[in-house]
Amino acid sequence: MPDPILSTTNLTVRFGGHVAVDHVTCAFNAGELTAIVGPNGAGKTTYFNLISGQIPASGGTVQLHGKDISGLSVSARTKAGIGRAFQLTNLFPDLSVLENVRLVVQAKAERGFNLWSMVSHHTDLTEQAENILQQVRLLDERNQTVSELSHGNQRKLEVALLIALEPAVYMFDEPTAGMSVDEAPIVLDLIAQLKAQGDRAILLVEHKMDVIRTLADRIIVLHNGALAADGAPAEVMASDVVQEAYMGRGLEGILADV
Ligand SMILES: Nc1ncnc2c1ncn2[C@@H]1O[C@H](COP(=O)(O)OP(=O)(O)OP(=O)(O)O)[C@@H](O)[C@H]1O
Repeated sequence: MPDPILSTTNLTVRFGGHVAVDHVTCAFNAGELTAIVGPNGAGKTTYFNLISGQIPASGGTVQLHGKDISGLSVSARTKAGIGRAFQLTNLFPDLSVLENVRLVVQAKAERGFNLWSMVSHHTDLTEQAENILQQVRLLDERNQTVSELSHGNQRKLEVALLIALEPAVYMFDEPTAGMSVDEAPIVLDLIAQLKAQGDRAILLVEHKMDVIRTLADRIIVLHNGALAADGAPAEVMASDVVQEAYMGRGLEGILADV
């Protein structure tokens, strides 16, 4: 087995007396999509927050390509290769869709990090940004401001920005939430394509069973913040741990509740 791209070792966070993520040790490999599931409050989002650096850990470490990144800020982790779907509050709501993507393409191309020096003359950057918008079917909306976009299109823009960043680790938190039945397949296809590239690790917090079935190579189950199961989807769904932990209802039962 090659070295994992991302791993966490005994990663833990306590909020007062409550252990929200409890000594989670797990490794994520290139070309593998891991679905992270568990009931409400199991610690899935908090685990993501610990990996991306939004909150500091109480204990344990996060390693990217074998290097401990636990001490890095969110932006330093992003530069190092942790790509979490952008929160819309991090975008520039008054800039156009194209400008938002182009800023990430520009930063990635390391042609300067001065976000305010608009780069309309850099046509190659514009073309790259337009190609990405084409992939997520947002080219027609390229001149709209972010604040004018529908909810579904804002989610697609989040994915576009993540693709522009070309991270080593893609982290998606319910990427199709709030999308129409027409929009969701576009995003799911894109995630499948990212997986097929084979050189990135993809983590997906997801409640929808059909999405998990379509995309996941592996499922990890968090229960009360701890890793309750980890394996191939069929194996995890059938596992005693999952069956017992959820009183015989199995994974389908957990997901039906959320
Ligand atoms: N900043 C915080 N301060 C205190 N408690 C928190 C904080 N963030 C999360 N928690 C608690 O940690 C636990 C895990 O929450 P988390 O949001 O990670 O669960 P989740 O599995 O993502 O749930 P859901 O499926 O509902 O999104 C919950 O009990 C939550 O109330």
